[in-house]
Amino acid sequence: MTSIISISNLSKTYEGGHQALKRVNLDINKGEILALLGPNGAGKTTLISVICGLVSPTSGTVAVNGFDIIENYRHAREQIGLVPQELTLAAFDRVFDTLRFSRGLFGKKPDDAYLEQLLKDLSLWNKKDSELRALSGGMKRRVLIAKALSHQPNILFLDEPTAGVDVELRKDMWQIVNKLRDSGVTIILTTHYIEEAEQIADRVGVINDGELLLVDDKVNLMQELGRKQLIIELKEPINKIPASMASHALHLSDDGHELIYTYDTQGKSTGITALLQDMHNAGISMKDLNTTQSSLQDIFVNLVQADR
Ligand SMILES: Nc1ncnc2c1ncn2[C@@H]1O[C@H](COP(=O)(O)OP(=O)(O)OP(=O)(O)O)[C@@H](O)[C@H]1O
Repeated sequence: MTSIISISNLSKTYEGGHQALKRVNLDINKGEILALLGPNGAGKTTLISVICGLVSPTSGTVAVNGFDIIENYRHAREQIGLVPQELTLAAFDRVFDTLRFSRGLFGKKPDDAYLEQLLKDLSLWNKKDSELRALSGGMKRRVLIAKALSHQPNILFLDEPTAGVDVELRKDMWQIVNKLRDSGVTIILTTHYIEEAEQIADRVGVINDGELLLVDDKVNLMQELGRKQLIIELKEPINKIPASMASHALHLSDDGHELIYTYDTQGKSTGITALLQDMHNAGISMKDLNTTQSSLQDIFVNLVQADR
């Protein structure tokens, strides 16, 4: 894997003393979709802002495609497109002009054909002459994406792209992201919608209180940290788990109808055979069996809670 962004020992303490990033080390791979997950105030926007040169780091280094973000700011920055969290657009500007202007800011030659295709891909072509104030929130968000891509960057940051966006637009957004990835763009997004990280990301990084707790392949993460549950539906409800079954990691549902057994997917043996045998010996009969795999949501909550 070739890394396109290298972050080492990055720390940021804001004026006033709040430490928003604590020695973050991270290599972002070329062409991947990386989702950064973390609760409010975890430091996600700060991390993105430092990489994009909007916030200066207190210590540590970041290189973008080999260019140091401070010593080689201009080269580093031109690799990057940033879609900010807030809808920041000038009300009276028109869509196409906004893109031309943005492209020009990066010193790129005019290329109306590219911008036309971009607007078509984002279903905005019929709005090219509209004033930005006349667009819906969802359209404005698309314009922000178009603006971020106007100078043909290799890397796209999306800071909570789907916050407050309806289901349809969210689907479109992920389609756009996938298409961009297919064209070779590296994508880093922050999201509170864990199920989306689960669907779209190749790797997931978890940030909490300024620390990058882990970053891993989504599939690995779910396998290694994921737990499975076996839900045993009982023929007859029971009041409590018999003492002879106390050694199993069991939980009895409130209504006494279900025994829930949690086991590690990576363990040598699941312990299910022994459990079923002990159940049989205790005279408990089952009606049905179901398994559930923990979601990224459960993994995330466990990680963040363990860090507190
Ligand atoms: N300009 C600033 N001055 C002082 N403190 C700041 C500043 N910007 C952010 N912070 C603080 O740094 C911490 C991290 O904020 P940041 O915006 O990076 O979090 P986040 O993970 O993006 O959160 P959210 O999910 O709510 O957007 C927070 O405690 C925030 O209050």
